[in-house]
Amino acid sequence: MLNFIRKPFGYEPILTKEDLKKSTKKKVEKASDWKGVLSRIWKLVDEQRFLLIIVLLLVVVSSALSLLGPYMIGIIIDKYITQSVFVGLAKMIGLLVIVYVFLSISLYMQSYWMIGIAQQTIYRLRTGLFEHLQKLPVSFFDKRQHGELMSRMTNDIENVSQTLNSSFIQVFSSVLTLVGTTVVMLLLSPLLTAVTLTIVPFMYFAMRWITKRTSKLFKEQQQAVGDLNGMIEETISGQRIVKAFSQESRMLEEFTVKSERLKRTGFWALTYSGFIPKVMNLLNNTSFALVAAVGGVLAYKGSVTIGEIVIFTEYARQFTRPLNDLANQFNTVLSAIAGAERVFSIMDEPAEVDAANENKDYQLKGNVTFEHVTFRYNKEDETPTIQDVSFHVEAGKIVALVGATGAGKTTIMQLLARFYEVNEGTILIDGIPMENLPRFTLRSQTAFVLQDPFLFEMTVKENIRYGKLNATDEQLIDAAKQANAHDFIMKLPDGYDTILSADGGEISQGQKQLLSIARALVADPAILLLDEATSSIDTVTELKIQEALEYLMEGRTSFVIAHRLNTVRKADLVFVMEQGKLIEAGSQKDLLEKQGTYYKMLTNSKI
Ligand SMILES: Nc1ncnc2c1ncn2[C@@H]1O[C@H](COP(=O)(O)OP(=O)(O)OP(=O)(O)O)[C@@H](O)[C@H]1O
Repeated sequence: MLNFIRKPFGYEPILTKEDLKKSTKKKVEKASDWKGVLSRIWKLVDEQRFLLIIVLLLVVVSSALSLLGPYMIGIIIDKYITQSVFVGLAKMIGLLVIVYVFLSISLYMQSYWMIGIAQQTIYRLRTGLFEHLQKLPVSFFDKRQHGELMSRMTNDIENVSQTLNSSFIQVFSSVLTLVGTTVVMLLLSPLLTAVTLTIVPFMYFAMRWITKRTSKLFKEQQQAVGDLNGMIEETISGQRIVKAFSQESRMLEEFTVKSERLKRTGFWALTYSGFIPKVMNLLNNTSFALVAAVGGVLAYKGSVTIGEIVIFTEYARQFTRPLNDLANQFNTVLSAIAGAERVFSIMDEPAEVDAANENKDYQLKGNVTFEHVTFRYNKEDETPTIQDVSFHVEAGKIVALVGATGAGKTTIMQLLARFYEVNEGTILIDGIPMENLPRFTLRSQTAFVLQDPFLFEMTVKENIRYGKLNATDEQLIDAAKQANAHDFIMKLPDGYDTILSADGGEISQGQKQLLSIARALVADPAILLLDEATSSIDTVTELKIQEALEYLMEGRTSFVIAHRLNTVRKADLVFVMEQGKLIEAGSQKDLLEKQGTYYKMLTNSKI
């Protein structure tokens, strides 16, 4: 029997003494500048500050009314029931009903307005964060994990929202109720107050005993959920690999172990946390009994009235609730403030700003010049990724970038789109230094066609339109035709209106490329940045892609990271990159005659 209690359903208790020792050192996540965070939230509350002050006044009113109720009951007992004054009794009961009706209205209104204020504030915070994220430079995203940013956007904001929705009022009203109840109790009877307060230390130790265990267990449970979710996600997205390597049964075994862990942690976490209301109830009833017993003796001696005992028992009941609420809300509020601080820290990251606005409507011709450009991804890097690169490309020319992996080809393209700022030297477009061109002007006339194009979870049509939002349907279809994408699009279940999944899983790699070529065609860029696909695509699609690309490159300055000899042959210029340096540049013919690195790459079949 004892064993069953210790290990119900065979579940070993999962907390050892060592675990518990560790958990006592648990730190609550705290903001480093909570005053600053609160003042920024206050600013976000904006024009609803007046309403917030009304809500706070309503909290004061409802706390006062909830103190008044039991007090009136005491008076009803002492002055009217025990002395049989029926008219007065009826009046007092009527008054009591009015007090409770007002209390309900006040509670309802404060929560209604507070939810409105909270939602509006969170809306501003969420939109502000998203707007700022759009303005941050690519280097910001390089340094951070996407999961971490997603968590700022969702979990942290949700925490702040929860706190504003309910915890804020609860904490304020709990403090008021605690102070109010203690003061009124002390005025009525210091001795009975002392009796009521005897349960506080017991409550404190009981809560500590339970929360020490539950916080550790809930953390374990969260980890187990995360672990399990991670595995589910991995097995679903890597489902083909799982099947191809016949790993189904091993995956199932692994899953069962993780699922078992979740079952055990879930059991103990809920069991311990389920103790809280029961223990509270027990202590409450004990205090109730103590007040009744001591109060009874005092009443017998005539030093308190029956009404006062009733007031005390009611207050004793009211006393534990805010204490309990405060204990529960404390960590939630602290972690929400810490979450808000993390959100604000992202909003404080410097955004991309355009110094110049004079060339806003400038139409790019496509002449590109690099003058002694040096660039490091990180300032502290000893060797620059791009070292003293200089070249000039006339508008409309095709440049093939070749070189070993990591030589800096993609970096050149990223600098051309001004995803990063050069450290030394200048990049000029049509003779205009890049920093004198607004980013929008440059990027809206530059298009990227990547190896693994990114598609959005929208229709085929909207995915193509991404290149130019005001393009008409005819323009989209024309572009798709020129990109050799029209035929396969028409075979999709809803043609141009077929909704693609975020990773474009329902269409092939080659088809994705065709769509991204169509997208670039719609944008009609002056400069084209192209990363030729290395993955093998069937010959028919490959030919279609080649044809579409040739059409796309016509009349545009094109930089192509070339993986095929055919592409290099068609280029006007070949740039050979090695460890961040441009070591050879010229026409394919010139470079072959020179018999340098390019010639060696070709003879060693490196292209
Ligand atoms: N975001 C980044 N942050 C820091 N270093 C980077 C970043 N992107 C690339 N690098 C580094 O810069 C160097 C050049 O990379 P780049 O992608 O330009 O090479 P590449 O010639 O295009 O190579 P590949 O042919 O493999 O794509 C590499 O050493 C790479 O590790």
